Amino acid sequence: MERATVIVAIDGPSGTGKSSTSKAVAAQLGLSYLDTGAQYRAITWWMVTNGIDIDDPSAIAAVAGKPEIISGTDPSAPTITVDGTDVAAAIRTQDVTSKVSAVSAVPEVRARITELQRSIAADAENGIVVEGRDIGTTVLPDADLKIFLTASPEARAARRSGELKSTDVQATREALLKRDAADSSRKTSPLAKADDAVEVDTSDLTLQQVIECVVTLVEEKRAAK
Ligand SMILES: Nc1ncnc2c1ncn2[C@@H]1O[C@H](COP(=O)(O)OP(=O)(O)OP(=O)(O)O)[C@@H](O)[C@H]1O
Ligand SMILES: Nc1ccn([C@H]2C[C@H](O)[C@@H](COP(=O)(O)O)O2)c(=O)n1
Repeated sequence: MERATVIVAIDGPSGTGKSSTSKAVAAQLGLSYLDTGAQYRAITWWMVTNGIDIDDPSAIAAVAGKPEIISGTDPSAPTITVDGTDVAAAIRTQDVTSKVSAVSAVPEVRARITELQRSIAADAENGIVVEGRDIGTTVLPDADLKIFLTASPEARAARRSGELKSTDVQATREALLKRDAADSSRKTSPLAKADDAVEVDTSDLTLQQVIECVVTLVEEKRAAK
């Protein structure tokens, strides 16, 4: 029997497990995978590399259409290039992380990246898991399933510190909360839970438990289509 195409939106604050969960769910169910944070990081990297003043939204807006960002959507090997350069490692630096909220708040940047995201989702033959901050509310409001992942700041800081091999969990916690506050308070499509999203608190769940929970929700939606 043909499986129904399914579009899944996974949103939530930093460190709640969006990327790890989305990749695993997509791989398990044979779906494409799109990391929209990587796209905002990529455009931020381009602005920094080209000497654009990050504190000047009009300077960012004027060049928002210039970089060509290409996302590979295989969940077992996602890729991201800017003007043909592989930036997968470069977009994860502390410098980019500290500037991405300012760049992604510029409406012209969001319009450009949102259009790209919609076109990638429309081209995904078997369906796609798209993760970010505004996927359920703005990018794909008609998604078949919307998930909003949460976790306590303590759990998120502990996870992120483990990943970065940092012992300063308090500093990591403050940096996470600062980025969440900026992403939640911007005017254009802020980080928010869609009214029809299923909220999953991952604080006391293992990654495997979160993956199983989301796979079950997707399977239920597919069966009902
Ligand atoms: N339920 C969980 N239990 C323990 N560790 C987890 C869990 N979910 C994710 N992690 C770990 O937490 C870290 C952050 O996860 P991940 O990158 O998936 O979060 P994220 O929400 O995509 O973050 P960001 O928005 O900042 O990119 C990773 O090291 C991941 O392995
Ligand atoms: N849909 C999205 C996805 C991401 N962003 C911005 C805000 C985040 O702080 C930043 C990096 O995302 P991450 O790699 O940590 O998931 O990108 C957004 O505004 N909208």
